[in-house]
Amino acid sequence: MKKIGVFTSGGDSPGMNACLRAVVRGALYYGIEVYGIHRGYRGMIENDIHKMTSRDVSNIIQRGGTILKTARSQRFMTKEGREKAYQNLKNLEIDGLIAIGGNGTLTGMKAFSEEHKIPFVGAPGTIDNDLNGTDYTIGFDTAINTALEAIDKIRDTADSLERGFFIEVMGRHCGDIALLTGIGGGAEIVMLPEIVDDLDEIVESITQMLANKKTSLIVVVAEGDELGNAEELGEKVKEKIPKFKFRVTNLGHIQRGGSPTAADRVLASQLGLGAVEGLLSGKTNVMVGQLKRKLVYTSIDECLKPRKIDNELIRMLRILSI
Ligand SMILES: Nc1ncnc2c1ncn2[C@@H]1O[C@H](COP(=O)(O)OP(=O)(O)OP(=O)(O)O)[C@@H](O)[C@H]1O
Ligand SMILES: O=P(O)(O)OC[C@H]1O[C@](O)(CO)[C@@H](O)[C@@H]1O
Repeated sequence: MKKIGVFTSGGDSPGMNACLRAVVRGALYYGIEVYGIHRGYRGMIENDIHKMTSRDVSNIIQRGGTILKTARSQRFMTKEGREKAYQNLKNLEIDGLIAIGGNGTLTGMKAFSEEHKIPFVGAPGTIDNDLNGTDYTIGFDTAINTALEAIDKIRDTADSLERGFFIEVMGRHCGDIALLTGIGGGAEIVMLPEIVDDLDEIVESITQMLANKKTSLIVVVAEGDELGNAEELGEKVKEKIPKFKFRVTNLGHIQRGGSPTAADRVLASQLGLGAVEGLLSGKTNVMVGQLKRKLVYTSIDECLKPRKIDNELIRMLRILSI
C-alpha cells in the first residue's frame, strides 16, 4: 500500500480532528502518502481530494468539527455516484481508505466495497454511540458532557421555580446520550427509542413523585423516542397533570460542537493510529474500536447490528430517582 485516502462523513463529532491527525501522522510515519477527501462522499465524487502533510494537521487536536468538512451525500447512495467516486480514487492511485463517521458512513463503505475492491477501515466518529465493536464512539464523551452542563443549568430553574422539564437530546435510534446524561444529571425519567414507553405509566410515575414531595423534575427524552419528541411528550403530560408547570428544552446541535474532552482526544488518537496499522496489516471491511480498553477490529456487518441498551443502567436510574 502506497497511498491512502481519509475522510470524515455524516454528522461532525468532537474528536474527528484528533482522529484525522492520528491517521495522517500515523500513515506518514510508515512512509505512506495520505490524501484528505473533503466533505466525505461528496468530495470523493467531486474529486475534492488533496495530499496532506504533517503540518496540515498541526494545532487541530483540540478543535471541534472537522477541518476536512463533512457532508451527507445522496449521490453516493446511487451506483453511479459510487462508480464516479471509485474512478477518482483510481486516477490518484489511492489503494486504501479510512472512513471516519457513523453507521451511515460505514453502510456506505460496505456498499462501496461490494462493488469496488478497495481495502478500508472505519473509525467510529459519531456522537450517537450507536455502533457495536467499540464501548464508545469518538465524540460521545464530549457530547454527554456538553448536554450534562446544560441539564445542570436547567435544573437550577427547575428547582427554584418548582417546575418539570422535558429535555430533548440527540439520538434518532440510540438512547445512549439520553441514558448517560439522564444518570449524570439526576433525571427522574429517561425516554429512549429502545424502550417502549407507556404514556399512562409515565404520567402515573410523575404523579407519584409529586405526591412524594418532589418539587421539580427532569425528563430526558431521546429525539427518536417512539412516543414522540420532547415537545409532543411535554404537551401530552401537561394536559394530564395541569396543576404542575412543565417546560420543554431541546438541546439541539450544541451537543455536536466544541473542544473534545481528554477521553475523546485519547480515544480518537488511538483509533486513528489503529485504523492505519490495521489497514497496513491487511485488514479490510472492519471498524477499529476499543472494548474494555483493548483495541479491536470488528467486521462492518457486526458493527452495524442494532446496539443493545444497557438495562442495568436503566434499572439503576429508576432506583435512584425515587
Ligand atoms: N445505504 C447506503 N448506501 C450508500 N451510501 C450510504 C448509505 N447509507 C449512508 N450512506 C452514505 O453515508 C453518508 C453518511 O451517513 P449518515 O448521514 O447517516 O451519517 P452517519 O455516518 O451515520 O453519521 P451520524 O451518526 O453523525 O449521523 C450518507 O450521507 C450517504 O452518503
Ligand atoms: O445535523 P443534522 O443533519 O440535523 O443531524 C442530526 C442527527 O445527527 C446526529 O446528531 C448524529 O450526528 C443524530 O443524533 C441526529 O439525529
